Amino acid sequence: MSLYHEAASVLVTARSKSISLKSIIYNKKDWKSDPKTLFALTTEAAKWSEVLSEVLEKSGVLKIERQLTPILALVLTHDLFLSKKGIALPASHGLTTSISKHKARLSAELTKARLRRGLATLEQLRASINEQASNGLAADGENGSESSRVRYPRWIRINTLKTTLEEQLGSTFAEYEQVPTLSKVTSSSSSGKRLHVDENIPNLIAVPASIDLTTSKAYKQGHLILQDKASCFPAYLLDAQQGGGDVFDACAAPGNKTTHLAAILQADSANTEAISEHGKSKVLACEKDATRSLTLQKMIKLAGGESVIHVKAKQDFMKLDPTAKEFAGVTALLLDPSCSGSGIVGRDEGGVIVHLPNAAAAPDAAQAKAGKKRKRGGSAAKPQSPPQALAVEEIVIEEEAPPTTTEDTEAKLQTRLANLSSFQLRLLERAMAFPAAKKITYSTCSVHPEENEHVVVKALQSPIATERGWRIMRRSEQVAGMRGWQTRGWADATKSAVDGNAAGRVGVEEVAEGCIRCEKGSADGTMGFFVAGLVRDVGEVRMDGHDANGASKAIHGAEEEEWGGFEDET
Ligand SMILES: C[S@@+](CC[C@H](N)C(=O)[O-])C[C@H]1O[C@@H](n2cnc3c(N)ncnc32)[C@H](O)[C@@H]1O
Repeated sequence: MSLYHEAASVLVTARSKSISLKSIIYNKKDWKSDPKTLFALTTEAAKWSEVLSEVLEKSGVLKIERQLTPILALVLTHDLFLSKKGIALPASHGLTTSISKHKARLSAELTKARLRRGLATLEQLRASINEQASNGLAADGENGSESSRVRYPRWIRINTLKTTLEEQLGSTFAEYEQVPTLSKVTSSSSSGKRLHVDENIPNLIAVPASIDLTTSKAYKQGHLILQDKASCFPAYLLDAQQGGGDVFDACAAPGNKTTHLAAILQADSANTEAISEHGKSKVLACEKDATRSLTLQKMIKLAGGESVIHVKAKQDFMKLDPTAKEFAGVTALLLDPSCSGSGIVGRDEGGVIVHLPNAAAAPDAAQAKAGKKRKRGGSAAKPQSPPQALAVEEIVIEEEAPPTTTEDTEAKLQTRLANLSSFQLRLLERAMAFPAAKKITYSTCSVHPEENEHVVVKALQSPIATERGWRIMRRSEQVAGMRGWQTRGWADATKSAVDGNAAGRVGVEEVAEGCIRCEKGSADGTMGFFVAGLVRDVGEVRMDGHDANGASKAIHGAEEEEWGGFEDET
């Protein structure tokens, strides 16, 4: 295997499993390439990946050289232009020629990419990229600064579908010192084997971020799930009870929250024999994207959730009819839709950010004419993320191309947020239409109020909410760990979203207090996150989809509200 194939495989792993380049390269002994060279190439290629993806897309080279994967093209283009010695293969080698024969075209695009950034020389571009890397994530995927290194632990949810906390404390973590506070984990030396059992979420522990558990037997057997603490909030807040009806996970892949829901239901079934009129509770997991549906199925299998979770693969939630008989027993929904991902730390698990060119992207001229928004890491890039990874974190919409002016940035962000929030609101309104539903959690890993408090307020003011009697789940009604969580929704953002005409129906204070936020970069050690619970008080639910109070208006099938979506959805 050549240096370039090995570099490509390292970057694929770093991208999909959130493991640092250092760990991937130095934990494996049988590389054909010199590990130092491999490390240098992957680190530099990751740093340059945003610019080089732009160059590759606009040049259209991937459309011509179909045998080249986006990631191979990335590392080869890196060396063609940015390594002193050029591509480290003979000039006649197939890989070399596949890129070098497009040198003129690629070089022109590299110049344009530099000029778009207002930089006069390649050296200035290099300096700017190095500066960006040192301000944020160090390019090797290790946290960039001492302050960020001490702040984020590695969160591990013990998968109680297969094991117990006690079992893991006595086996995988037998040599770990249990410490009473999170700060004792985050400030420990990188090799310190310490763990903290979380006080908010049951069966969640934190260990130092430098500890890589992906090679452990427990991880490989699906006993441990790498999941940020904040990402555990929705399933826990939903507080589904065994026998209390089915739970619907509307946007499920990769499945972290789905398996968490299943674990909660299974734990509850150990405490109660309750079976509802619809039988034993199950989790229905819906995912629109085909590749991500496969990831979901693999994750569920590895986590041991197959008997509790029924997957609706390649299924658009918006195309389901909530009044269908099969959903008559759905009493709770977890809605965690695609979002801007602005809360993702992207470095808390040691991973490196690697942008990938979209092989299907139109070359520059055609693209400018079409005026289409470019999407990084798009469909052509997806197969690069191996679906077998259990530790896949939420995959988020990646950044758009760096715009030329500040006003441009702001305008684009606002358009993107407006599109996202209208998509999120439609999904939430659809969730509220399930006839027997009594509880919904709505969550995003975004820090923007447009995707959070605004969506919740608009949903609460919608006709379906009024008709069905949906309201915010008050803080006092929440499970203990969430009630006790101090960081709540933003009151200003809640207030600004309230429509004057409907002001009486939405209590600003109550809604803001009911919403839960996690602040990225705080001592809580979580990513930026938002979750709110919506509830309604209903009596018995009849199988015809009407509740005993008569709340009724039929929800029309998919066609009525079918929506074409927009490119940015993950
Ligand atoms: C933020 S991710 C969900 C993460 C997941 N809840 C977890 O914790 O592992 C959003 C997912 O929703 C899927 N999605 C987006 N729109 C959808 C729709 N209309 N119907 C079903 N799934 C959708 C995306 O493909 C993506 O996999």
